[in-house]
Amino acid sequence: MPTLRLALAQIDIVVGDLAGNADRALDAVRRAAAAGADLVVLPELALDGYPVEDLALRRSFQRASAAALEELAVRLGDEGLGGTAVVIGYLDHSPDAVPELGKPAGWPQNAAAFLHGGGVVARYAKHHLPNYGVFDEARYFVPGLASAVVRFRGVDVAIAICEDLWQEGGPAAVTREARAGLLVVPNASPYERNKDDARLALVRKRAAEAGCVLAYVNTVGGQDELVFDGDSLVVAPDGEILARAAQFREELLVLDVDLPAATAPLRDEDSTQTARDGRRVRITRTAVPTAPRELGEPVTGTVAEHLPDCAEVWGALVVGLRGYVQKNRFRSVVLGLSGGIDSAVVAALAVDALGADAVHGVSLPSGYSSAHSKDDAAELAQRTGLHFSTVPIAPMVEAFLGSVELTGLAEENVQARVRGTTLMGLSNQHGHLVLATGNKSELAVGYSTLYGDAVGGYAPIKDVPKTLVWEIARWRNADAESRGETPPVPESSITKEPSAELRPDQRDSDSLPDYAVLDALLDAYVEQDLGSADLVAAGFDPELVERVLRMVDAAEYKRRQYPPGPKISVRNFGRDRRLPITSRWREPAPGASHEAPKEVAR
Ligand SMILES: Nc1ncnc2c1ncn2[C@@H]1O[C@H](COP(=O)(O)OP(=O)(O)OC[C@H]2O[C@@H]([n+]3cccc(C(=O)O)c3)[C@H](O)[C@@H]2O)[C@@H](O)[C@H]1O
Ligand SMILES: Nc1ncnc2c1ncn2[C@@H]1O[C@H](COP(=O)(O)OP(=O)(O)OP(=O)(O)O)[C@@H](O)[C@H]1O
Ligand SMILES: NC(=O)CC[C@H](N)C(=O)O
Repeated sequence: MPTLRLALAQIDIVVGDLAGNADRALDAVRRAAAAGADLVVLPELALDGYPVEDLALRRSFQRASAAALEELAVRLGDEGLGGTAVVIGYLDHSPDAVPELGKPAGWPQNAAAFLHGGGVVARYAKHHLPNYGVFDEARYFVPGLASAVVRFRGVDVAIAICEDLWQEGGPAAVTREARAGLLVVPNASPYERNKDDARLALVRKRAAEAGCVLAYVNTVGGQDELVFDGDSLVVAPDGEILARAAQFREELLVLDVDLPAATAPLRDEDSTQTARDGRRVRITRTAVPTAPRELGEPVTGTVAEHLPDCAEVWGALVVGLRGYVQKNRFRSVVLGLSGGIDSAVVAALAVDALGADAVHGVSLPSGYSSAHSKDDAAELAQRTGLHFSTVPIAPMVEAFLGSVELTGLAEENVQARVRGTTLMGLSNQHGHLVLATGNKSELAVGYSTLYGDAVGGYAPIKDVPKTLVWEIARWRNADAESRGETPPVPESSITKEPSAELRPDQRDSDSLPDYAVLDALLDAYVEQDLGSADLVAAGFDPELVERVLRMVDAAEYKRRQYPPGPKISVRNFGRDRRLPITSRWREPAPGASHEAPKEVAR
């Protein structure tokens, strides 16, 4: 039985940075080769970044991507790394027109290349293009029709790409038919809570379906709203985990695997599996000449321990925030510290992501700010070591109200807007990125002031419901304590009753139901998409259902103007949940007919 030394390069990539990503890939191959690896597998679109969105449709980008792949192959050869095989995701184009999809020849494809000996040995274009949730791949790519099998060191290696695995009877079934001994799968699979468990089950199922070892390589890092969690895997056909990389950090996972020797005749053939147009999938076989090598001491794969839920969420938020700040070349962030839980958690995340020296917290007390709001903000600063300053806003608010007559809510909102203007001023002056502190519950019901506390460039907890904000704050503090460190979040920020402090004695509970009830209802409406009748049937109070759904529907315009932030849920506001802003549709009251209301009261 031949043994291959595999290296799974779980790397962070930057969208559009073709030269930088090629350097990152090269660096991973150098390290893998130094560890004696035969075959290095990199993530999906590792050369281009994921998702490239409309960049995929630009001719200039397509040409640059194709050139970058060829250049990478040559550089590998020139560096004496041509003997190490490399599978890497890149943007290709279809040689043929696809009339049934109305696409001309040359349309982009999401592909992977097998590099060896200083050149491209084989190419594979993704068969199944995800087009749901955060994915729009049918807009950008045409699917492939062929399966590439490369005979390398006596083993037939097949390739599939990410969504291909999520299909029963897809490329995994072709792999079995091709009698391949190894299936390598580059991925860009974004994080969602509990998705890693689903992925493990899926990879096991496909390894069984393919009848061979499956090497699943995911990318890691933040890209706008998406967070990639890594968690790359090598699984045997009987479901045994042979190796597993860490979550939320780069890793080069190296291991030796004994694989069946290739026996199939070396000629192209048609699979019995059919592709999108009913044509058979063509299995193309290529053999790669290799020189004998000594593997030396065997390398056993490590299996990283899996993070518990809160640690996972915290890790995703940190990686998302760090990725956004660093990849957009900010060196520091600024945020308003109210002494409340939301700003405290965002500050603690920022300190974990960037270091205390890069985080600037500002207390912006108004005439209504309580003493504890100022004290708790100062205590947070002292616990985390972030830069802290105070800018009283009362004189600015007074000057504003002296010039424009505003009363009631209009007057209250001026405080939030003066704070927003102050933070944007500090951003302009010092180059900090402003962090918005709104959580998912507030975003859902529109509980924030437009151009006020909703200002900012990035919103780290916009996909975290308020009840989970408290939970992760408690987890982070307990985690610090268990390591003998200072817990970052002041206890009173966790335990105090939430208040916007825009008028005397204001409480969130004046306008919103208890957050435990609200979050349960929002989860059912937003994430599970239940209608009002189903919500009432599930036990929610009919009046509450009507009120909350009205708030959620009416706040779409606010959400569209809210900064991006990391997705952690199955359905985030933004890419996952896209609704019209201008819309007369309202969920019918339970028992009512399904007609849209004649007048829409705001
Ligand atoms: N469809 C639409 N498309 C575009 N714009 C639309 C719009 N409908 C209203 N608007 C605009 O939006 C304005 C209303 O929105 P906005 O100015 O934000 O004001 P509004 O939503 O009326 O008030 C802000 C709410 O957020 C609460 N708040 C504020 C600050 C912090 C917190 C907290 O605890 O985190 C809570 C506050 O207590 C209040 O209930 C309208 O005056 C109009 O200009
Ligand atoms: N006194 C203040 N000083 C500085 N920033 C403030 C102050 N009050 C509000 N902010 C900013 O506005 C955001 C919205 O705060 P607000 O107190 O209105 O409600 P919240 O959503 O409960 O947030 P938090 O839990 O952080 O208090 C805060 O997170 C903070 O960034
Ligand atoms: N890039 C992809 O094809 C991702 C789709 C896949 N279902 C995932 O999230 O893992």
